Amino acid sequence: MKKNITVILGDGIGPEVTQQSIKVLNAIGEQYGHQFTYSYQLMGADAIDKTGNPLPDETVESCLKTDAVLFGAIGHPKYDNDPTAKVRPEQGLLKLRKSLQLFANIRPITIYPSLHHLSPLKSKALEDVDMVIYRELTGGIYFGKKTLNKEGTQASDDCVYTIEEIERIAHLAFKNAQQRRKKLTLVDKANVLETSRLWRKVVQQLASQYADVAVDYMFVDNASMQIILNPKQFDVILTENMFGDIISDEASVLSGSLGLAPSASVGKGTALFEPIHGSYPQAAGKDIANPIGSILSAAMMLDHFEMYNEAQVVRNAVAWTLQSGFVTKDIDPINNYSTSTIGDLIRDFIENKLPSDVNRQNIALSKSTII
Ligand SMILES: NC(=O)c1ccc[n+]([C@@H]2O[C@H](COP(=O)([O-])OP(=O)(O)OC[C@H]3O[C@@H](n4cnc5c(N)ncnc54)[C@H](O)[C@@H]3O)[C@@H](O)[C@H]2O)c1
Ligand SMILES: CC(C)[C@H](C(=O)O)[C@@H](O)C(=O)O
Ligand SMILES: [Mg+2]
Repeated sequence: MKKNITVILGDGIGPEVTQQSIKVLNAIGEQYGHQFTYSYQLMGADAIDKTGNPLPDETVESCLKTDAVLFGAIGHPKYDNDPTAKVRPEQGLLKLRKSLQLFANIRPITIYPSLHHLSPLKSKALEDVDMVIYRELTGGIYFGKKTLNKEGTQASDDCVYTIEEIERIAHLAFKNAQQRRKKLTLVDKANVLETSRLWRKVVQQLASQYADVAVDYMFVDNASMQIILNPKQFDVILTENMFGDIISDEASVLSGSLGLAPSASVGKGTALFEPIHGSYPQAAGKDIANPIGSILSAAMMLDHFEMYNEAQVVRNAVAWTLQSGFVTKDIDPINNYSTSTIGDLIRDFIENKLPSDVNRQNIALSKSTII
């Protein structure tokens, strides 16, 4: 199969983690006879520096005509620390999600037994944890009207949802629940917010079409606690944009690190695949960031191409590195390997180039300092 992929490296650690995914995709192409070609495009602070625009038109045009988008991360401290900046890297990502009508962001949380010790939870609480968060991505408070009065003393962000916006992601989440453990939890704040009451009403109405799925409803404050207290109760979590952003970073640490968590954004236009983490500027250019979130996002892209076996091979390769102790410093602060070494090992595993006796002594430890 031939696939053309728009690659947006972005800012901070975006380029270095995405380059590992490209190594992995090329290895898959080589082994399984696929041809992946890449169109590199700009977004974020990098795009502002080069063009003045966080999302140049060429980037959107490329995304619209390619088979998928692989994205690293955007964001830069010079904007994070300047609340008055009118042009910001994040505007590029939000506009791209809107332009591609990517209304559903799917964030699976996978637990690896070899990393139990890194989780803030006891090993027992992690057994059987396997959840996926369906985060609405093109509505809610992110996209409502924003105001700041002339004096700069009062600001507002409107949170707006329509029935149609809720229904279309809810259908995807229900369908996925049918393929999984048949449980869907709507996370909202229906005791306070009108938009959340609309979410509840719509989901209650849809539930009868999915009679085999058990539905429950949880307020977001309680859900934040339950994710830590008893995460195995969750199967599919459905939630609005901002709640999904927050609880998915929280849930990611159950697996051991935010750097492990992938995502797929799907909707009406070209699907986009990105790790859930940001540009982690403190690590930029140091070859220490965890590339697994990006590599597992590439595996989700392979699933999207219906290359299911190939996606599984990537997941097996990732699991092998984690079990073997080939991990970055977010996982092991003492004995750790560089971003690019992890990418090389996963590529070599896929290409069957690793000697069977490969062990930690054969591979150089990362020389970078702990930050
Ligand atoms: N999708 C995106 O592009 C995206 C997502 C979140 C944040 N951001 C942007 O990123 C910038 C930094 O934001 P932040 O510091 O709040 O979030 P962040 O996700 O970049 O980093 C938070 C912390 O998570 C850990 N971390 C993140 N990615 C990691 C990785 N691959 N390997 C190891 N550890 C990792 C680090 O400890 C880091 O300090 C901001 O400009 C923000 O707007 C972008
Ligand atoms: C950078 C920011 C706009 C983005 C979001 O809030 O959606 C990020 O946190 C994410 O999770 O992808
Ligand atoms: Mg986020």
